[in-house]
Amino acid sequence: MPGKRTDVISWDEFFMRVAVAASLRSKDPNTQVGACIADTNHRILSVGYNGTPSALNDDEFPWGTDEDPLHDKHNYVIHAEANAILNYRGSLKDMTGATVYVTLFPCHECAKTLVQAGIGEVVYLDDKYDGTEDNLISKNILQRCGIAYRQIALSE
Ligand SMILES: O=c1ccn([C@H]2C[C@H](O)[C@@H](COP(=O)(O)O)O2)c(=O)[nH]1
Ligand SMILES: [Zn+2]
Repeated sequence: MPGKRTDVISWDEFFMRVAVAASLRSKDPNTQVGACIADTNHRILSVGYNGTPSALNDDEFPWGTDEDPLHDKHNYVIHAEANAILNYRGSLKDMTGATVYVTLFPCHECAKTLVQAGIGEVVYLDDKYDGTEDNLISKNILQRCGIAYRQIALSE
């Protein structure tokens, strides 16, 4: 009788690949972000990516940054982590202690939202804004709230 396959991907890699797949839906030309929330039983609770509110037509949307806040994408886009929480259809109490897998280290607004949603751990791929003011605030929030964060890399 043949033995079982053992060279399977880890749960971390599986959930991060789901987050990466979600990021491929993003219309942002500069930064595509995906998030996948998984509970302690390895069940996916929700998935999200950065995009405009669904009632805003993202084909007509100005996807650049602009001095004029009215034309700056940052003021219109819902972040991947926020969308993952908003897309969740279960009870928030079941999100307590869950892990968010996110392709980019969360901004400080997302850090606050994740804490308030009861997320217990942040696993991220990229930290391209490492050291910026927003990034330092985000890490400060997570540390002070006792939310562990760690970076992983995906195998080729
Ligand atoms: O926590 C985060 C931080 C950022 N995003 C999204 C928001 C924007 O669509 C891009 C960032 O664009 P830049 O051109 O790199 O400033 O990433 C997110 O989803 N979650
Ligand atoms: Zn954010």
